[in-house]
Amino acid sequence: MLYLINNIDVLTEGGKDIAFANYTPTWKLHRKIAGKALRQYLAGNHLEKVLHDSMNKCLPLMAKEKGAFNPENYIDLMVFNILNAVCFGESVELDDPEFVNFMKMDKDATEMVGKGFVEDMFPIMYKIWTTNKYRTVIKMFDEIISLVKRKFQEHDKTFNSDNIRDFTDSLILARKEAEQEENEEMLSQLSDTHLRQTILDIFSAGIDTSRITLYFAVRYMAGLPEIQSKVQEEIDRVVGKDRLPGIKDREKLSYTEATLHEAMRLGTAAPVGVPHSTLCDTKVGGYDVPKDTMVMINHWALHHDPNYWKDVEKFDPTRFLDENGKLGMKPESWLPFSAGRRVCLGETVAKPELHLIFATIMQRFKITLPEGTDPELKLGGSGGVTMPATYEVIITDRIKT
Ligand code: HEM
Repeated sequence: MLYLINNIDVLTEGGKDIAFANYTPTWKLHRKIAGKALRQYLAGNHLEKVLHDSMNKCLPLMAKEKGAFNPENYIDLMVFNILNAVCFGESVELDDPEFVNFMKMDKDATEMVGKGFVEDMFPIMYKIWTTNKYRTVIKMFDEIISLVKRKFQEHDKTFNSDNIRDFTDSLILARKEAEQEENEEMLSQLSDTHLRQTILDIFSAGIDTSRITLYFAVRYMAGLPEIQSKVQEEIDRVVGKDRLPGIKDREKLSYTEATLHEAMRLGTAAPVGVPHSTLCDTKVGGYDVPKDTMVMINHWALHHDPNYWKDVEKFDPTRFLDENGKLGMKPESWLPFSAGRRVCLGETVAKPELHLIFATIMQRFKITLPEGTDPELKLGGSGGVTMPATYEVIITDRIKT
């Protein structure tokens, strides 16, 4: 259904991705293969290595900032390099044109798509005249698809089953296995287009949500010095200052994790998730919803419902902790990754990734707001995403190198 919206149809090359695809046997196959490829790739300490490489590149650059600055670029680079390494085994510099260009297109497209197109309300326009805005987005989508296509082809040419370098190789391996089994039906659903769409899903879904979550977390910490100090006390006690936090530290960093959970609650990066469509006539909350209706989960409302959260607007990490200060049961109304069959496929990557990036930033820098800035976070963003309004911070290096 969704890929009938024209711009999504272009981005997904006719609904061949996972996130926007209909619930069909093909979607099930892609989700299964992508999940397996991610698990294969994450086995061992791959993710920690990729994270540490990215942070080691970015933190010294950030440490050079004197005075007030917008941390977006650095956060973008941290997240981009992690997903770039997971998907393509590559890492770039802050001024790399591929990084700069991708982030610009990604942000512009997210904003434009979020605000919607006149063409979607008057579909006849697609046939007779399209707006400049629509043509700009389509051009960006073409460029993003070409980038992934090029990387996929390079991987396919140099593939070696004894050396699986990244997620892209894992997907190519899945196709080779189907070839060996002579499973024609499966192979028809594993075309180059399908595989590059799966890669694009992981790459772009991972970058956008993670970067926005971190914009929120850093901004909240800058405005909440007491909570920031508690996070730093915990990190200093558990990890110290001589090494970067690792995956194994996570279970001992309960307050840090709870702080991130609270940032994800108040600053829900994907406020209405991904639109879906009902497969049959159904009833939700007493309302009749006919088959083929577009439905969305309002994650923002779940996270801001005063019936479920005490002092709903207060930033309070302790709501996620038990009486021993350990991470307690996940509250029912906390659903940033959604739930059910379409639950975020990247949750197992995102949780340790966000935790380690956040813990590493907190370990390294004391973050404050420039004098005169209102500590209260103001919202920005539009349409499909929420984010803090553009802000500046001042950092003090807690670890002199
Ligand atoms: C802060 C981090 C993240 C948040 C808050 C988040 C949230 C979400 C949400 C709300 C959905 C829609 C679920 C639904 O349709 O009901 C989703 C889907 C998805 N996410 Fe994430 N995500 C995050 C990170 C990631 C990462 C790092 C990856 C990739 C490694 C990823 C890959 C995907 C994919 C492929 C889907 C589509 C799943 C499907 O339709 O079957 N996400 N995510």
